[in-house]
Amino acid sequence: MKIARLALPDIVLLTPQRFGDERGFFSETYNAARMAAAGIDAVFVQDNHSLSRRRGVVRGLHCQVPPHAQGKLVRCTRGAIWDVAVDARQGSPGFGQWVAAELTEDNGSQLWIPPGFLHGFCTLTDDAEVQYKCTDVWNRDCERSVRWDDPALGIAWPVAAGDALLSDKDAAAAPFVALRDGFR
Ligand SMILES: Cc1cn([C@H]2C[C@H](O)[C@@H](COP(=O)(O)OP(=O)(O)O[C@H]3O[C@@H](C)C(=O)[C@@H](O)[C@H]3O)O2)c(=O)[nH]c1=O
Repeated sequence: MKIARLALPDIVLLTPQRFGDERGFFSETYNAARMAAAGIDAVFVQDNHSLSRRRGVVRGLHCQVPPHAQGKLVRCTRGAIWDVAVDARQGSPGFGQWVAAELTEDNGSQLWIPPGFLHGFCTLTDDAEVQYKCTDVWNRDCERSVRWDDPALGIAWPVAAGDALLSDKDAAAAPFVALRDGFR
């Protein structure tokens, strides 16, 4: 498994090995011991799967605040996405900074996003499927949405505002500053 720490070093890009043959490939997509060896000590309790019908769908930016903050291990199993994480931890040297990675069905890469970060993605292809493991269960009261295109964050999304397809919730999301007391 290849392990790369991104510009925000708590965000880790994991690329499990694929064993190819004439049938296709085999890959261990999750291995607790290898994750622990990479310094990721996470216990996952929920798996999610979403389908986005067209290129330019934006989901996010989302997080859950304590007591149900979630770490997420995200991968794209069909098509391609541009996956982004924003450090929302008060007092962190990276507070307000973002990093992104392309996750595709071909590269099999996974992004580890610890609790305390916002997460979102933009689909780069039609019919993009995303699957991710979470370290806590969904809790509506702890859910927060932050405006994907908040100028205070300056995220370089690979889609123009006019072409992005968002949920009603995400279109009405609060600016990043409203999350100020989310993670202390
Ligand atoms: C997140 C979630 C949603 N739901 C329900 C609520 C709602 O009726 C429906 C769709 O929810 P949403 O519109 O919030 O789905 P979506 O916009 O895909 O939300 C997801 O976005 C990405 C970026 C994340 O990081 C995830 O944690 C999650 O917030 O699914 C669950 O039952 N369990 C869950 O864990």
